[in-house]
Amino acid sequence: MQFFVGGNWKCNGTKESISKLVSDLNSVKLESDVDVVVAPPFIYIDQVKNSLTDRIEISAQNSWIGKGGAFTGEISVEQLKDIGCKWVILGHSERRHVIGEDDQFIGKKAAYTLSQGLGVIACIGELLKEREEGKTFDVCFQQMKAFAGKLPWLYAVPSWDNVVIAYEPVWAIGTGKVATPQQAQEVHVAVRDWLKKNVSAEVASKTRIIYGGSVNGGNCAELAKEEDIDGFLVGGASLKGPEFATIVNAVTSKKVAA
Ligand SMILES: O=C[C@H](O)COP(=O)(O)O
Repeated sequence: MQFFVGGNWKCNGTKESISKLVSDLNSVKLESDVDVVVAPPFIYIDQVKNSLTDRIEISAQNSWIGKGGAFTGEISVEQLKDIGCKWVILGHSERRHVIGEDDQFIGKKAAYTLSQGLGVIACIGELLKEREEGKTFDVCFQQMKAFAGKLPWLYAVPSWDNVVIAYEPVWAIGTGKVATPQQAQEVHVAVRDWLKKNVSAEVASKTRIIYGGSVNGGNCAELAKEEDIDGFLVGGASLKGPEFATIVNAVTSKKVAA
């Protein structure tokens, strides 16, 4: 399956810094067999869409749960499509644990986004406390169920073609404390197995499961070698064009390991 790397710029940047980042991204060399996506803050999406190479697709960092209307401060999926977005990141730990979005709300957003033809980067991952209590798999499976379980129509294979699962252990996000390749691989295998048992063997074998949490230019190659790590969702290191390119190009380590 094709390697997938997303850069989540989170709530960072100014018109000027984003212009520099776009110019850097336009000049780096990216391996051809990788899907590359960046997620700027909403207000800069248009600027990025108009200046970034078409080689890189645009994602939003969030979307409203349904059709737009009287929802102050929200951005609808229809508006994201209108402005050229192809993806939406949903269920990110910062939205779960800082903003307070719950499984049900996130699951409904995913269903609506997919129904409108956009792809979903569906984030899951456990807190440090949950890992220490041995609940990592339970937490991830519960979050997977919310993305998939209540919505029988989502079991259709075409919908799953537009889903990338991002495993992001919360304790590794923005902390500099990356999961070991073995820790990440273990969870990716478990999530793939969950898909096999709860959706289908076909979906399990073709759905990208990417890792996020302190990925950088120095650790990406080792992580990429793991069989079930199909790419990355990158925060801090995606704000530096050349380092982000190194992470995208970690696909070459995967090819060597295969
Ligand atoms: O969406 C990206 C993740 O939250 C990872 O962020 P990070 O690479 O800064 O740890």
